[in-house]
Amino acid sequence: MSDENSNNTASIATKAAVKPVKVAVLGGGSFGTAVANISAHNGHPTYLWMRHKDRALLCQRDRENAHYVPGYRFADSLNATSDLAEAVGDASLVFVSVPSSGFREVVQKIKPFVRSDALLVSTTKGIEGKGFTLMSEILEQEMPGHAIGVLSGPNFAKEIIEQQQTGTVIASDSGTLIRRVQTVLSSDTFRVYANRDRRGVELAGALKNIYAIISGMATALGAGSNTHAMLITRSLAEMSRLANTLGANPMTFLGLAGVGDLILTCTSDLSRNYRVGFALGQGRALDDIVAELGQVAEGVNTLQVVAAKAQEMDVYMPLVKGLYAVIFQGLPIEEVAHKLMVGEQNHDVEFMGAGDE
Ligand SMILES: NC(=O)c1ccc[n+]([C@@H]2O[C@H](COP(=O)([O-])OP(=O)(O)OC[C@H]3O[C@@H](n4cnc5c(N)ncnc54)[C@H](O)[C@@H]3O)[C@@H](O)[C@H]2O)c1
Ligand SMILES: O=P(O)(O)OC[C@H](O)CO
Repeated sequence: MSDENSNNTASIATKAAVKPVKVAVLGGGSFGTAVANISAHNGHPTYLWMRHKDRALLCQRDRENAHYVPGYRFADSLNATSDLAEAVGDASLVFVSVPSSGFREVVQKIKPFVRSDALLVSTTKGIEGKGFTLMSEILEQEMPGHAIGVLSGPNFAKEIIEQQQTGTVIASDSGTLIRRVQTVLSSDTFRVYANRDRRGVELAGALKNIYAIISGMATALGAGSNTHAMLITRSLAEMSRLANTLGANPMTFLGLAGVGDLILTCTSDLSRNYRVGFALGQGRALDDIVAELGQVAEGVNTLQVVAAKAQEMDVYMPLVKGLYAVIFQGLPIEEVAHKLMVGEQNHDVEFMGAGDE
């Protein structure tokens, strides 16, 4: 629940018993600011790196990120900077929170400054098209030898900053990284659950954006509750089918990073991907919608990357195929929706087997 006075940051528990560690967060957008603010509230000296010097100076002076999350005061331990060396030098934990389009470029830039034992965490929910590369794989490729993790879950930046009670998932092979992230980020309004299936958690966060677009579109077209429930459930089936083919554990999709984030983004117009879908459903042009949004909606790029992968690997993804046909091949939404309804009737829960064969 939100604090009565959303500017009052005092209610987040300060972890007096925990030794402060230097934390860097790269990306001064909505989510980077939210993550950095939690860490700083918990008493960790936290450096929020943003690429534009003038904006970093303004944020540092005004103690808020007025462009992305106006009205919320920075915790005392939060420093905004455009100096990469200042941000990541000596940091023992580094979060990368830039959109997937700039992820590799930013990681390449920090290489000379990062401590050899720094723990690296991606919070980005996208996929690099070339080679179908996940953000954690970019970290592995560019910075071999570091422990790597993925933070993902039903987490609107705005609600985190408002101190709405929130749960997230940290996924990694490294128990040290998991414990460090739990220590640095957990508070009485932010719970951090552990998962060892990094690939599943990361794929869940990226894939759900596609289905949020579909859900927004369905809302604009007047879909009822039955339709929404079917869409969300079949989206879960489709995303876990692809992820399972790619080596993830389908059980991960029953957790916060899977069904949790899918429900969140498919049912709320706080989701930018949902809003893109809604506007498409109203008949507006994609370029205009994206330009007006002014923030990243990863689902549009992820749709193209996933549609190509599904075709290459022959994975049955009718919703992805249908949305791709609407957005990139100009097919009328009604025609695609009709085809989906009269198409092959698949198993309800396919990991159980059909049970009738
Ligand atoms: N906003 C949320 O609620 C939320 C929650 C969880 C995860 N995410 C994910 O976090 C990532 C970032 O999202 P956001 O909401 O913070 O985006 P945003 O649009 O609010 O901000 C993006 C920030 O990244 C910066 N940026 C973009 N390209 C860059 C580059 N090449 N180099 C350096 N900086 C660059 C922009 O200047 C901006 O400060 C996305 O993958 C998103 O899916 C967002
Ligand atoms: O606004 P969206 O659609 O990018 O969603 C933000 C987060 O991923 C929600 O968990």
